[in-house]
Amino acid sequence: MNDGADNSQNEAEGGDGVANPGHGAVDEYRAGFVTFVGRPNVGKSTLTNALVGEKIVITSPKPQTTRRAVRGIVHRPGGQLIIIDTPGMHRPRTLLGERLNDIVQQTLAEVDVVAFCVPADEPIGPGDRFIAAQLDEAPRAKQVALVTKAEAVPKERVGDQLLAVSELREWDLIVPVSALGDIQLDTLVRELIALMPVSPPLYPTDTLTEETFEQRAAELIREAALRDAREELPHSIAVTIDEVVLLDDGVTREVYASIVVERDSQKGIVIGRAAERLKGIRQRAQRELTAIAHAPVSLSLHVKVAKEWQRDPKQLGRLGF
Ligand SMILES: Nc1nc2c(ncn2[C@@H]2O[C@H](COP(=O)(O)OP(=O)(O)OP(=O)(O)O)[C@@H](O)[C@H]2O)c(=O)[nH]1
Repeated sequence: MNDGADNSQNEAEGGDGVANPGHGAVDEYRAGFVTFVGRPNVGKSTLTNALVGEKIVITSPKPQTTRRAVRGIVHRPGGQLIIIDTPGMHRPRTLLGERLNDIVQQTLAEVDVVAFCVPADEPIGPGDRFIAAQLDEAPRAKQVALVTKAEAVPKERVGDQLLAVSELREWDLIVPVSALGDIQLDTLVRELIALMPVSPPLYPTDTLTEETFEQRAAELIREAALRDAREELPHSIAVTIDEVVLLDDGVTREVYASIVVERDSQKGIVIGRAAERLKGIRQRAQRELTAIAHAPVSLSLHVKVAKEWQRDPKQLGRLGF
């Protein structure tokens, strides 16, 4: 990947003489912003990670996992894609829900391409139509439709879904993809870059994300805590990183973090009998943190209650929303 990225830098810096005979040549360096929108759970975060090639965004089978607009960066010799991962769009029920929808609206106004995702394995419903209609809020952006999870159904069903999507509105491009089945991912990157404006690279070619270690760590801990969370608990979990200490060896980090829930009863659930549950969360998260730090990490976890934080503006602010 690095080789390709370095070439891209050179090619971009090579300027007119290298790539552009002067009439919109296809090999001009292009760079810009794309966002994946769609109902919760359609595979937006998984696709982001697959395209970037590293775990940038946490994923989970529970809807509404994504809460932040995260940038993952994909580098190719001919260009750069900056992916803004948005929370799933839905009708807001809490203040958190409203803030999440605000992030989506703001993102739509700023990107070059909006990629609307529908899964191949579920019929298009009112939720999808609601979101497709919202794309009018992004008049500047090119509009692309992706049929995700294409490996999960027979080819004919993918074809039917492509047809159904094409009837929703005008698209600049429609592509079936599968993040887990590695279907058409390279094609998608190529096509998306082709839709971007001609531009020099917007990020250094060795950068995969703008997120800090602390931000990624908090998300990975939340992912670990979500794994066996049931019922209403997933929405009630937030994570704060309280302190990161770099030890004298210059590489090992001690991370002190809190899992925040809304009620005392939830605290008990997260900790589990004889603290077994919390121990499992800590071990899983510590493995993930070690992977992104490329160095040893020792994680300490605390569970705290912040009463009804999803509805309390002050608490939301404190938790970074
Ligand atoms: N079969 C199949 N499942 C997938 C694919 N991509 C994602 N999934 C699964 O779909 C579920 C949701 O994936 P996410 O990537 O978290 O979905 P999302 O759209 O980002 O969800 P929110 O964060 O809730 O908006 C997870 O269980 C994934 O493993 C795919 O290509 N094929």
